[in-house]
Formats: sequence, structure tokens, C-alpha cells
Amino acid sequence: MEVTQSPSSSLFSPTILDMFRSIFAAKTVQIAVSYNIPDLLQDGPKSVAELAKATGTHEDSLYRLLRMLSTIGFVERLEEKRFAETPLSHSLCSNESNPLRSFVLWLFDHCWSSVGALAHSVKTGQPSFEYVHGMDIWQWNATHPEDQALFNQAMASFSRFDEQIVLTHDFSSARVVADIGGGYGVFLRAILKAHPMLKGILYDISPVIDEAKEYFAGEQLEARCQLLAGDFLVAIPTGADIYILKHVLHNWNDQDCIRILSNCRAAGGVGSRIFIVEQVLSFEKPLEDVFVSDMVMLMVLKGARERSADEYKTLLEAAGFMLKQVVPFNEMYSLIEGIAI
Ligand SMILES: C[S@@+](CC[C@H](N)C(=O)[O-])C[C@H]1O[C@@H](n2cnc3c(N)ncnc32)[C@H](O)[C@@H]1O
Repeated sequence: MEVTQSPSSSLFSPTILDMFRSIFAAKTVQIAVSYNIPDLLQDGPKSVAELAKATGTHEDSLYRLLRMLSTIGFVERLEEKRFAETPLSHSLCSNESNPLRSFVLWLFDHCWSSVGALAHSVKTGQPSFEYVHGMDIWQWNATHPEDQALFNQAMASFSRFDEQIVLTHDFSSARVVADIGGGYGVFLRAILKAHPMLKGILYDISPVIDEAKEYFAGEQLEARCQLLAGDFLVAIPTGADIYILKHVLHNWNDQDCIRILSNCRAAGGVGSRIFIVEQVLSFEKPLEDVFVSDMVMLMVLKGARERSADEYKTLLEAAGFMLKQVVPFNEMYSLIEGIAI
């Protein structure tokens, strides 16, 4: 019998097909990572039977998942039912040098149901995360330590993309740098290592600071850095001449942003500097990643959003700062620098 294949474009446009594929790419990669497939393939190729035994999964279904994953380069199919690692799967092994693993687990697993309920956010303006989980993400993290750790590791993974600012920016006139909402302190540790004369303050909520302590102890930075717990909506530690808010303000509505910035202004006094590190919206240069991040904000927290440089200028001025400059330092992030007046 002669089988004629109709071109796929007659059914779906290539763009719709890409969307269809990318949903399954994200989900199947997350499942493979959850079952530690990258780790299992690290010491050599394995048969599906071996992988199914090691992961406690249904052999034929795992085979179908791996076959699909081989088409996106996540694994290599050596024989019909034998698979090897690729650079992509290797990059998601559980060792610490591959931090994007936690981001894959956080967004494609923990937040998956909130992505599914995004229509709720569009209809009501309320975060779908809260609609799905019955509480906001900070309350959820406070009552679910494992998810709190996953969230903080996912955030820390992005700090590695921001480290360029550490190498390119001039910190020579500063003595003390405070990273406010600084998470595990990946960014602050990079600044302190690159600038040995500087002292640091890491400030975050207490469960995060408790976990950050072990990272600082491991790198012998304890003597140069204070790790302080508190609520930045209430007060911010004094004594720094640069206050950093990295990926913090996009989580808050305008009123709360002005509160956080005003607290930095009160803590640092006239002449202190504020470094806001965020993605910046631009009508002239619309970057897909900024809009994707803005969707994540819409989904995750009430009032959270990405903003334009003009919007950051308005927030800074409302809190007693003057905008000094907006410096894009890689294809994703900008440094918005303000001076307290
Ligand atoms: C999106 S994460 C960014 C973390 C870090 N700056 C980075 O770029 O990876 C936001 C941080 O704000 C902290 N945070 C949230 N609410 C806070 C509050 N009320 N006071 C202090 N820190 C808070 C979170 O614990 C988290 O570490």
C-alpha cells in the first residue's frame, strides 16, 4: 500500500507546532530531571530496563519519554532502547555547578499548575499561584521548607548570569555593600571576592539567612560580611553606602516598592547609592524574555510586574532618590542606579 505523507504545515502552522512541542519539551525534561535521569546517565549509557529499575517507573512509558527527549537533544538514542547523556542533560545533573536544575524543577513542576491557571490572573488580575495554592508564594515557602529551598536555589541560579556586573562596575568608592533580599548571597559573595576591600551585609527573611550562613562559612567570608534577618518592608540595616535590590522590586506593587526604596533611603542617608538589578521593559526594544518574566510575575504575586526605565525613575523619585543611570549589562538585565538626595 502506498502511503502519502501530507506536509505538517497543512494541519498546523510551524509556529503552532513549535508551541505544542515546547510545552512537552518543558514537561518531559522536568520529569526526567525529577527522576534523576541526568545523574543516572552520567557514568555511561543505560538501557531503558536499567533506567526504569533505578527510577521505579513504568518501563514502556519511560521508553516513550526518552524517545521523545532524544528528539530535542536531551538524551542520545544509541540503540532502540539504549540512551546516553548529552551536554544538555549533563547540564541538569544534581551537582552544585549546574544550578539551573532547581529552576527547571521550580517552574516546570512546582509552578506548573499555576501556569495552567494563568487565565484566572488575566480575568481577575490576581495571581494564579494563590488561586491554586490558597496562599501567596511567601506564605507557601514559609510553610513548605523543601519548596522554599528549591525557590532560593532557583533564584540563586540566576545570580550567576548577573555576575558580569561585579566585574564591570566600579565599586572603588564604596566601603560597605548591602544586598537587600539577597537570598543565599551568591551575588554578594561574588562582589566581596572580586573586591577584597569591601565589606558586606546580606539581608533577607530569617529562614533564608539561616541557610545562607553555611555558604559564607564555606568561603571564609564571615569576617567581612554580616548576615542579618528582617523584613525589608519594615526596616533595612544602616551602615552601607551601596544598597542592592536584585530581582526584588519586580515582586512587589508600586506602593510596596516605594516602601522598600524609602527604607533603603532612610538606612543609607544622603549620598548613598541604590543598585536595582532587573529586566527592563522597552517599547523600542521588546525582548521576549522580559515579557515571559512579566507573565511569571503576573502568575506568582499580586502587583508583581516588570517595569520600564521611566517607571523605575518614578519609583526612585517617590522614595527620595535621583536616577543616575540605566546600564544594560547583558542581553537580559540592566543596572538602574540611583543616588539618595
Ligand atoms: C526573587 S528573590 C531574589 C533573591 C536575590 N536577590 C537574587 O537575585 O537571587 C526575592 C528575595 O526577597 C526575599 N524577601 C521576600 N520578602 C522579604 C521581606 N519582607 N523582607 C526581606 N526579604 C524578603 C526572599 O526571601 C528572596 O530571597
